[in-house]
Amino acid sequence: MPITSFSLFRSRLPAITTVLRRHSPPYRHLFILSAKQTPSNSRQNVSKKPQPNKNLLKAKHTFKDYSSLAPVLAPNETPSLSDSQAVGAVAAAQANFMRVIVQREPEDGMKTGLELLCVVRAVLKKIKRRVLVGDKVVVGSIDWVERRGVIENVFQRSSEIVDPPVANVDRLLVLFSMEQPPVEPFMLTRFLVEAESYRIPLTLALNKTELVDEETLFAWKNRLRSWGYEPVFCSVETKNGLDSLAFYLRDQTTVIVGPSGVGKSSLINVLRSDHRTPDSLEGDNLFDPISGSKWFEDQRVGEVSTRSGRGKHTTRHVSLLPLLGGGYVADTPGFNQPSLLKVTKQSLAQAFPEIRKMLKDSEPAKCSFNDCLHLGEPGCIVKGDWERYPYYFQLLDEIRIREEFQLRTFGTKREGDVRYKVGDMGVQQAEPRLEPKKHRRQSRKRINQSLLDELDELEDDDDSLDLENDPIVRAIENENQ
Ligand SMILES: Nc1nc2c(ncn2[C@@H]2O[C@H](COP(=O)(O)OP(=O)(O)OP(=O)(O)O)[C@@H](O)[C@H]2O)c(=O)[nH]1
Ligand SMILES: [Zn+2]
Repeated sequence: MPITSFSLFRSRLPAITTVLRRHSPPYRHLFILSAKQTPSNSRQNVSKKPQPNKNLLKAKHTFKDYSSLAPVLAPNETPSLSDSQAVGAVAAAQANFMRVIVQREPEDGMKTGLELLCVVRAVLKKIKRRVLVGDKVVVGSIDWVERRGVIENVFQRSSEIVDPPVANVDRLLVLFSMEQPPVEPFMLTRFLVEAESYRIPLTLALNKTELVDEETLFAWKNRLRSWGYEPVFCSVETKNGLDSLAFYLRDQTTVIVGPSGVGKSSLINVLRSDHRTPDSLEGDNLFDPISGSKWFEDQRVGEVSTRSGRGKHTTRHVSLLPLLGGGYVADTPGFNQPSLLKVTKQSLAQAFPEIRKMLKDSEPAKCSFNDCLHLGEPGCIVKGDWERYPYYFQLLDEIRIREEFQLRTFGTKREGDVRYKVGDMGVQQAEPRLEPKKHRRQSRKRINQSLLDELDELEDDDDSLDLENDPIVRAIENENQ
């Protein structure tokens, strides 16, 4: 059996990964992706000019039409419900079960969020309508005693974030700490850019203020103002500033993002327990869990997250935790690298308030070029006298490289008439591509899964691989969920 260039490549993967990890952390897995996804033509493709992928676009289209077969409910629609039906919000997803909270208004007027353990109706799965945490759903066949039900339909989403996957998010709270760890301007910029890209209201908060002096706070306040943000300073330790945060979060679904160790879990715990202003006591929402449920309990604090289990990827569950004053808050594991996968070269500028302002204030109202990337060409109104301009450049470059990569691997990938399969004893075998078209649109998911499997194998070889924090791997996992 001749060794193909691909299997040769595969056999060198661990070494290549090590090299890549050393030299360019954010892109090392793109390389594996490339090896995995273009076994037959990776060599030829490299030199070809990128072309938009018609098949991929078509697949996307088919998928859309297909999913519209589902009876979609408008966000504020009030479907007529039977006694065994209710509208609720998906608060957590675990294996095949979803925990849905339905609001009941008993006689005394107090709202109670009742937890139901639900499965998703088969037809929704069949038509690939994904139910996400945060989705507003119709639950049917409810057994009010056993607290079971079936998710029968999903309402249209007002928003959807991908990392972590949550629907109907009203606000993103970007949390950093002043010290332990200190604010890193570029990392903060990445988080802000990712958050801005969803076009969801955004609050920036800085925790652990008691660890620094007034001057430092003042300096950061001015600095962040020049970036276009009005930060909330707070300390979970001293409870300073928690009132204003509680105010922002009330009656909304908020996702808290930020690097590891800044105090996201601590903040959530304190907001959900002993921090109650007289105001928020009044409209308390009661929560009536299924006995034995644990998912909504206090978040673990100060624990470094590790991937548990071998071979299988543990899903990082995201849960919407009910707040006393109404609303939900979601904790996210401390990812230090937002993936920025949904940010494009063209949309990046809009994620910088500084650029938005320059474009708004300018006469005429835009650059002399359409699609200007604001690289300081003559006629571009975005001038370089602002602090984060170098970050803009750096991120633009990163996104450009990623986009070019994506075009090469997905974009120019021609569907050959053979595919490669790793058979017995790891030997590659070619076989005719016989799949009917309608199944092919899932191929990316399958590829992603095999990528994940491969990463698992790799991880066995190389314990130091930090997959949990890898933005690309995470994004792929989210897409696969
Ligand atoms: N000094 C000080 N320490 C704090 C404050 N808030 C949280 N901490 C501590 O910071 C550490 C990390 O807190 P966590 O709440 O686990 O941080 P996290 O952001 O959830 O971290 P990950 O779960 O890794 O994403 C813990 O030891 C907390 O006790 C604060 O206001 N001041
Ligand atoms: Zn410009």
